[in-house]
Amino acid sequence: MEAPATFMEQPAIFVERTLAIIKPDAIDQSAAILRFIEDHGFAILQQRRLHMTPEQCSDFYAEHYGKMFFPSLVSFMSSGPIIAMVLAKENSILEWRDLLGPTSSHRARETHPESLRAIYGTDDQRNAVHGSDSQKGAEREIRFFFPDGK
Ligand SMILES: Nc1ncnc2c1ncn2[C@@H]1O[C@H](COP(=O)(O)OP(=O)(O)OP(=O)(O)O)[C@@H](O)[C@H]1O
Repeated sequence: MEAPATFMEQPAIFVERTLAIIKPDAIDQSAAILRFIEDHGFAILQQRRLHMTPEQCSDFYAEHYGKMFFPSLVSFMSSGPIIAMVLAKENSILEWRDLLGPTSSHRARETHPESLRAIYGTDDQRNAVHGSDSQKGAEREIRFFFPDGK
């Protein structure tokens, strides 16, 4: 008879945090998006509704500074309230990015019709939702919106 698995042989489960945003174009759909998040097994650890200034949007999207779409991205993201959330789940960064779909909402409707951007997005920019793209990015973005851990 095989010896029972020891603690060391159990697969490790790492609950990972990611930063999600419901963008201004989808704020009226936030109840449905929050339900979608919970239905997919994410815990919402922190949540904040805010209206970002253009300066805050420029900081948040600093990596895109200089790109053609940067001014209109800043203007869009500061055009109305957003909801920023810290989500937690095993493998949450990749899984949440998967549920968002491709950046372009048009492309999302072609290739990932069940994704959030396919359902709630409009075009290449007004794409309803955001998700961190790496662990480092998630740490930075969580600190950006929840500097005191609150
Ligand atoms: N070609 C484009 N034209 C207009 N807006 C764009 C374009 N590419 C990206 N954007 C806008 O800039 C945001 C950031 O772009 P990025 O390339 O980081 O895409 P993403 O990682 O899919 O999106 P996000 O960072 O918002 O989760 C996009 O979500 C979109 O709102």
